[in-house]
Amino acid sequence: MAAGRTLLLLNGPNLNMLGTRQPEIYGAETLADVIAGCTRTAAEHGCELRDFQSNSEGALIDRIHAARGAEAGIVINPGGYTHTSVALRDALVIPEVPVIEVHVSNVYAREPFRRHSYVSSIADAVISGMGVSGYRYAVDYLARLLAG
Ligand SMILES: O=C1C[C@@](O)(C(=O)O)C[C@@H](O)[C@@H]1O
Repeated sequence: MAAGRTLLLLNGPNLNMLGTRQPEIYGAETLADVIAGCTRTAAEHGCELRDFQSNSEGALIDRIHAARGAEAGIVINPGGYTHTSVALRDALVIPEVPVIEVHVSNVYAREPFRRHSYVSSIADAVISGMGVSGYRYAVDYLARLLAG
């Protein structure tokens, strides 16, 4: 599929533990469930979804670099790196594609350190607190944005 219809779903540290990790905050769906749902949403728009998860900052940055010219937009849940990583933020502007930031929980209703995001100021949109449904809303929004 052409790069213009290919979307990248990125997940940062600890999101491989969705479904197991603090289900009272993050719910019962696994990352595999999330990827399957997002793949279906992308396909409804005639888009292909690629996905990547890593617990390592460098691996995420390398994958973001590889998105340049290869994928048309990025949905990212940066996990804890949201609140710490200037390097991840710097990487996200390199592909020059729309970026949608997703958080499963409402980060504004939790500990104060979660209220600051290094990513939000370069993101086209931010979804926080809609549970794992937020990923599918983000893919839907991104696909519509790219369709113009
Ligand atoms: O790992 C995560 C998950 C999170 O990004 C979310 O999806 O709600 C919120 C972050 O503060 C946290 O470090």
